[in-house]
Amino acid sequence: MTTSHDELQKVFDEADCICTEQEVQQAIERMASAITDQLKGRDPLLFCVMNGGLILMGQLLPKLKFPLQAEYLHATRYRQETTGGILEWKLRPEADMRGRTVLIVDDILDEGTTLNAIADYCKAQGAAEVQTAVLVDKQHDRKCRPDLKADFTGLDVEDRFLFGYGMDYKGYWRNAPGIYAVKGL
Ligand SMILES: O=P(O)(O)OC[C@H]1O[C@H](OP(=O)(O)OP(=O)(O)O)[C@H](O)[C@@H]1O
Ligand code: HPA
Repeated sequence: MTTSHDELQKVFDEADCICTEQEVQQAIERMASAITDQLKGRDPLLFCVMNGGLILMGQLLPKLKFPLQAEYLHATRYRQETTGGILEWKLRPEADMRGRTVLIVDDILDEGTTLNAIADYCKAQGAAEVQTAVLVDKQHDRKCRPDLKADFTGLDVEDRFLFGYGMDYKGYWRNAPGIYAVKGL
């Protein structure tokens, strides 16, 4: 079912702003600095997880002032829904990752199924080391592994359905300039 323009505008107008644009920008600066400290000199191969990772990746890259390679992959399990299903690979990475330090970049660590599966895939492809970077880590006890954390996290966020900075609500509002929680979700 499609959602009308007016309904989508209402979703934005009624949403709660969880993190302002300024807070997100500061978080991305901190992430860039931590990633630089850890990965500078290690010739890393970065993978943007499409679609959600697009904005974080785009904003991080110019702040990482050392040699690296950037590619993308596409895996999805929420589609237009607010609960996750089976992970579907839409595009597996083609780059040769044997012996490389790989950094997976995504918008959100929610239950962690997506990042876990991508990290396992990269290890199976021969990556020497796989690290992960997410803009937000949703705080709840439903992680697919109880201790699951990204190596680089921008912000811890509450357990609500979020949109903005790459995260979508029914395919919309990835462009929202901050992190927002849908009213009632
Ligand atoms: O930790 P998890 O519970 O696995 O959820 C996180 C994943 O869900 C979202 O992707 P989605 O499947 O919505 O695809 P999209 O990036 O195209 O929106 C998000 O971008 C992460 O990749
Ligand atoms: O809260 C969320 N919002 C958008 N996409 C998501 N994918 C997992 N969790 C979320």
